[in-house]
Amino acid sequence: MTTTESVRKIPQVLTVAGSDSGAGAGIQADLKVCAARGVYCASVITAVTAQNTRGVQSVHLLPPEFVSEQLKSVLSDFEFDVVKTGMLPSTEIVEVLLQNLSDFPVRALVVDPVMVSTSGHVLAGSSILSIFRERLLPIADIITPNVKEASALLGGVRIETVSDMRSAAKSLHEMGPRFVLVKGGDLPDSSDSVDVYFDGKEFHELRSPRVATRNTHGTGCTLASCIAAELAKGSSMLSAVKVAKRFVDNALDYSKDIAIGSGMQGPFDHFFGLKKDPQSSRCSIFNPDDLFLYAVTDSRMNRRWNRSIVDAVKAAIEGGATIIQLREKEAETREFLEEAKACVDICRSHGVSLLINDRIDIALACNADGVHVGQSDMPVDLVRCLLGPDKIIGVSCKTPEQAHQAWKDGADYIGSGGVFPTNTKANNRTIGLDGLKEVCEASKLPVVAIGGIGISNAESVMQIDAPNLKGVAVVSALFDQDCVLTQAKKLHKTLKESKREI
Ligand SMILES: Cc1ncc(COP(=O)(O)OP(=O)(O)O)c(N)n1
Ligand SMILES: Cc1nc(C(=O)O)sc1CCOP(=O)(O)O
Ligand SMILES: [Mg+2]
Repeated sequence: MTTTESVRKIPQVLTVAGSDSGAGAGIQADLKVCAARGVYCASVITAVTAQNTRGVQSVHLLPPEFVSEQLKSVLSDFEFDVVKTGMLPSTEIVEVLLQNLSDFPVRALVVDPVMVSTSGHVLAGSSILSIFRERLLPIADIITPNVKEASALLGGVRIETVSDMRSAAKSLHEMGPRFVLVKGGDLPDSSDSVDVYFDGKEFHELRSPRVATRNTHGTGCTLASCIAAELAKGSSMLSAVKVAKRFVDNALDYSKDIAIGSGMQGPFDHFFGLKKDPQSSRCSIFNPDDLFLYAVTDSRMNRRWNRSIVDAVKAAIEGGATIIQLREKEAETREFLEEAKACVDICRSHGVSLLINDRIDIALACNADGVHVGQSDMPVDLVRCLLGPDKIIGVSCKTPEQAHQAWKDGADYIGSGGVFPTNTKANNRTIGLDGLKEVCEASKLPVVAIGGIGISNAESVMQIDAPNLKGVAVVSALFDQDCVLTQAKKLHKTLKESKREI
């Protein structure tokens, strides 16, 4: 390449794993996930398996010297942001991986300690446990065992409850990885799938409803590769894990009734986000439960209380806000952009999505997670074209007709209000709890209520009988207050209690 040529670097992942002839898991899944998430992925193959939707018929290990040749070839040429490991079937193969990683250091290492296939076939026996514990785990940035793998790594401890998963995550963390994600998909008797994330200090329980489907082959590889892809793009670990879990949930949901193969474990479609019909097949990375406590900023209020927008956002998140919208009606573009960039950093590090009110240009420029627009802002279908399928788009609706249109146009959620009178938005028509209910009933989309909501009336809002009402959006109840952190904590508690009563 000559020095005058312009270069565009794209995020790069290397997967070191086994080939799955059925292409639902292993190297094939890793390549598809990275492609779907906009990341280049190279592949070093450790073993070739003969497998299909019925199970694994045969496994052929590649000679360690040849695995090493492949590693040297790509590591000496590419600049990988992240290496992700899957099936590492022998101690010798782990040895050559460790040697190559020491010769060619990479920014991050994601270890999916694959041991047994979904169909029960042993892919890496107990002989690899000690090298995993002593040498691979200590250099991993994150490990993603399921409960069986976590148990094996911990010498056979019983893991039967979420509390056991927490203890396991803690013990695994003591072996050296920076972060641990114990996947609870195999736990019996739970309607939700719960994964436990531990960063050495705090635990996070990441929950999602189980999808009833036979097409679950490759979920572990997909999750770990998606984490690797998001890290390669610059996400914080928590944010990468949340996006990856959502990606798997959406792929399972989209593919729940596809028929590939005749066995019990079908693959799923990693490219659900690229399907042609935007209404029927768009599955964004958005989690509707994130609307639970929606904090909308206001710079006039922050000035009044003498705090920066960044400090206000941080306090709101620490108090329990589950999504943030920057609504800055007076800021100059340059100032707004700088603030937005700083808030994106804070939100990403906490795994919380950040949306921009009205300003599509600012959202694009700071790579926010999405936007919120109203009926007199840019139309949602056009916003979707500009932002693409992955970004979150919310739209304000006061009527059932507007709610119908929101879904047709490809919005992810509806903001509906003013539920009560408010001084924060001038000339805002109040629709009341009845108007809110009508909007909820008219739409398939999740709804967040807004307008005059605070600790004293949040319960009455959450108790309207509408399953798609996911939470409340507030401005003054958080930001026109002496202590944002305290108010956010109180409101979060009120919302949780009112949800329990429903
Ligand atoms: C969550 C949420 N819902 C509604 C609005 C109002 O948006 P809009 O009608 O465009 O009014 P402005 O906020 O732009 O004044 C919102 N911002 N957020
Ligand atoms: C920004 C906004 N949109 C509304 C709508 O009805 O669409 S009401 C509103 C202001 C909400 O502020 P507060 O929580 O301080 O009442
Ligand atoms: Mg607007």
